[in-house]
Amino acid sequence: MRSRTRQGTLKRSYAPTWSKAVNSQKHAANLGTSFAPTCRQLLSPNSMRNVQDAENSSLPGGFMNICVFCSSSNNLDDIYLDAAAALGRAIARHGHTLVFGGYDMGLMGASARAAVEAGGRVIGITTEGLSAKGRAVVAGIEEECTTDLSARKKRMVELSDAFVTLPGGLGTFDEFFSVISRVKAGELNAPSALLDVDGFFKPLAALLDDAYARGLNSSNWRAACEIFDDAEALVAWIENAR
Ligand SMILES: C/C(=C\CNc1ncnc2c1ncn2[C@@H]1O[C@H](COP(=O)(O)O)[C@@H](O)[C@H]1O)CO
Repeated sequence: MRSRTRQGTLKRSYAPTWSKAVNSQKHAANLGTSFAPTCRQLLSPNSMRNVQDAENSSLPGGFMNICVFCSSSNNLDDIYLDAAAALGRAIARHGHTLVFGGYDMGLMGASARAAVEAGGRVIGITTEGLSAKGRAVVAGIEEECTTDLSARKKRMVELSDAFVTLPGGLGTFDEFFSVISRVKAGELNAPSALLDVDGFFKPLAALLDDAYARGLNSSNWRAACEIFDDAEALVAWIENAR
């Protein structure tokens, strides 16, 4: 389990976590070498305060890095934005760190801004390409920039103890399937959940159930993923799933 008292610099704060089935020594070695920020690392006054707090904190361990995958679209109904904000607030209120894709877009921005506003720690993993296109990063977060989407996804998974997927598009599905397929393969041992909004995930759940019923999926995907429609209940489940 990650402990806030063990956090030093931003890079050192990414200690191996309770949930990793991967070789933890290799993981730690990688953290010290291959994953340094590659373009820029923005530490806003707010994020520097958070790092300082983490260094000086006497809080007991038990806090997690919870990764949120969700839509980057800016053309969304409030029902999705409200659910994303509720998740960000719940993560922050429970004392956990929200890890996400960094940019102030769509549900990504809504969840991260809500977590920051609730006083939570937020780590955003951005990419050189998207930043070069002028995508705005959420204010008040700790940013780590990676080379591309693939490196970003890898880094988000390395940093995180648990995974939550909100409604989204191709990028979100890619991230969701990457995590649950690694859980299925035994490469990753981490709680993973869908936060359903307005029945968005029903067709996906039906498709995956059908794939299992037909024998196309060798194991039941539901063993690797829970579905919730309430952010508080979801965060409480993650805390009890460890
Ligand atoms: C052109 C647009 C966005 C550029 N692409 C992305 N921007 C931010 N985050 C992205 C992008 N592509 C993948 N991601 C990650 O996947 C999720 C969002 O993807 P989706 O396709 O919007 O579902 C998110 O979790 C990111 O980590 C303007 O739309």
